[in-house]
Amino acid sequence: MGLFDSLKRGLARSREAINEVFYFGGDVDEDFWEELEDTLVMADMGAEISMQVTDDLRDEAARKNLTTAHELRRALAKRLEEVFVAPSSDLFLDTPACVLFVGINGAGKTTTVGKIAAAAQLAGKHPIIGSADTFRAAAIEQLDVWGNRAGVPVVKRERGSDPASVCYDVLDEADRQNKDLVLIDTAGRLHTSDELMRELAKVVSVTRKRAERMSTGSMPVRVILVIDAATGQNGINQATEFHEALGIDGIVLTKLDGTAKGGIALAVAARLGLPILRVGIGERIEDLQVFNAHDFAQALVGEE
Ligand SMILES: Nc1nc2c(ncn2[C@@H]2O[C@H](COP(=O)(O)OP(=O)(O)OP(=O)(O)O)[C@@H](O)[C@H]2O)c(=O)[nH]1
Repeated sequence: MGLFDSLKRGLARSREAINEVFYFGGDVDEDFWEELEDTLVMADMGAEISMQVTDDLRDEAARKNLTTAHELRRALAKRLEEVFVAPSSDLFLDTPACVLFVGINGAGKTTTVGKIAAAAQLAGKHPIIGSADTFRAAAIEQLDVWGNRAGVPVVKRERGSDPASVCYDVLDEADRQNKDLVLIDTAGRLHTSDELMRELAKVVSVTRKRAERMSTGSMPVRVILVIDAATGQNGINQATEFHEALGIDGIVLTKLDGTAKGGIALAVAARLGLPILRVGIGERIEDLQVFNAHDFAQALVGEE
């Protein structure tokens, strides 16, 4: 199944709700605009962006005399597409790079690291994985299995080790083995836990210091936030707190194949101006796709 079909399946619930708004008879009246705004809120876009998009569309409809469902639907898809920020480059292929994956428990970090390592290997990069989730033994095992399968080395320490030292070690190893893409899994933590967020800030800063002095020169470090699309509006709080504590470079949105309404992608992009780099559409190693704002907006708004 291609990305567009997967997205369409994942976003079916929100699309059906949006579709209903467009089955209006007669004129585009006040009820139509109210219903549209409510439906966008229900799709997890949040009040702010839902209101802004509805107002903009309303202005555009008046200006350009858009009256049919077809015209309005097209304008809505275009407006939603505009909410997304394009990344300056593909942060997982623009090497050399060291990428740290952060997020709350169970968001899909370990799975995403495995998927990205496999894809990078196939794309001719030279990835290496650092398992700095020293809290969860299953995460270390899972990365080992996926690393083995993809032929990507995994640097790990026993459960309970200092995560910052694993980051240091994986960069040493990357230096020795001439690896150009260092992918680091970190332990899940709640954005509301000050102590765990401080620990993560230390992990990031140790990584940055070591990455500055690779034998081939300085290696850029990027911090990627992994968000479960089903977290709904809480995803905005997560993204805001992680961004403030660490400075996030981009988002991976997982589990878009599940029961997610999808609007959280727009809400986070609009609030923080961060690019969405990949979407997770399943549990298998190949179930990760490059995010495409146009396809996403089309899949959300649907066809007639
Ligand atoms: N359906 C679906 N499941 C996913 C996706 N990504 C991850 N998962 C599943 O989500 C669960 C949690 O994923 P992990 O990768 O272990 O999450 P984590 O963020 O590393 O978890 P912690 O280390 O506890 O913080 C696993 O059962 C994954 O298979 C996705 O895109 N779609």
